[in-house]
Amino acid sequence: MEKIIRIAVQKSGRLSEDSLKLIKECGIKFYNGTGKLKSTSTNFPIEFLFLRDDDIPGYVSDGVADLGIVGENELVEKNKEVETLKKLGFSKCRLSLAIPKGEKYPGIDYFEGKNIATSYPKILGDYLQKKNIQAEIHEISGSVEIAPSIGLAEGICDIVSSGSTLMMNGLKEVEEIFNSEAVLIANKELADWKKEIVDKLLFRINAVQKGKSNKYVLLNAPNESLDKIISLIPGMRSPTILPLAQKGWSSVHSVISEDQFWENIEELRAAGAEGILVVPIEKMVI
Ligand SMILES: Nc1ncnc2c1ncn2[C@@H]1O[C@H](COP(=O)(O)OP(=O)(O)OP(=O)(O)O)[C@@H](O)[C@H]1O
Ligand SMILES: O=P(O)(O)OC[C@H]1O[C@H](OP(=O)(O)OP(=O)(O)O)[C@H](O)[C@@H]1O
Ligand SMILES: [Mg+2]
Repeated sequence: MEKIIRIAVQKSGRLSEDSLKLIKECGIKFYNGTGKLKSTSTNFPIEFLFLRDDDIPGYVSDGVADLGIVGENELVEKNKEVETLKKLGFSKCRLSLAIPKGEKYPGIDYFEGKNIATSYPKILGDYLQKKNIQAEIHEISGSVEIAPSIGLAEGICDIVSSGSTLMMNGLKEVEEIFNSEAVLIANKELADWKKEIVDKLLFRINAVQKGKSNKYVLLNAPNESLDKIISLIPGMRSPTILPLAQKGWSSVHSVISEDQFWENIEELRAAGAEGILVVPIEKMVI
């Protein structure tokens, strides 16, 4: 039998595009035609299962899939035994309590004895218990924001990102109860040969993520400023220094995290750096 691992990804929705993009950035090729729910990579030992996100934690904990990409909100809600290998940095959102925007909100006690509609009864139930609030949780599977306007509930607990769905439905966010992003999860009892393949995949994901958070910087500087500039952009081991055709000047090449670049830009300019170019990095292996 050919040795391949299986990864469950969302078929279509808020996770699917970025999940597939990450896999492609890892150099893994596969066919992803509409309607095909299973696909094997042509250049990496992995098979894809395209599923509803609700089912991904269960498939991974049962071992039907070895890996999965899912939102932390869905993972915690489903409460399945899996290992979280990596936060992936996309599909960032929060779970919040919201009420009609005309209502006064004195604090969490507002919800005492109230009806709250949600697709996340476990996360909400745990939160209310922690806050000592007795409320009725009304579970619905979607379009949660409609609940107050049709008299189904007095408040809701649902996913918020930009807040525009709440606004368009006459609601206001009053409590943030959970922060979420996409995570890579794994079955807890993977065979050693599967772990080896997973490690190869993780190596590639790390290289892609590191590349994204760093930039390649090129600049020109007078030679007398080189010590100062090197201390500001020290790079991976040390920057590359190349002489310019103009005497007394050098070109400095280095790698720096994007955040640090913006923090150091004024000091770089003050030290005499000019002609600064910042170039994206596709992959980075340290
Ligand atoms: N507006 C948003 N912005 C960012 N991330 C989001 C947003 N909405 C949802 N997410 C994240 O993406 C996940 C999938 O959201 P989506 O709306 O596609 O789920 P779904 O409708 O339940 O999909 P499925 O049909 O697979 O069950 C959510 O569980 C959450 O982690
Ligand atoms: O704060 P916002 O940026 O408006 O995002 C929040 C909305 O996004 C998600 O729904 P989605 O649009 O994915 O549709 P769905 O309910 O069909 O999953 C979520 O269920 C919220 O309704
Ligand atoms: Mg779902």
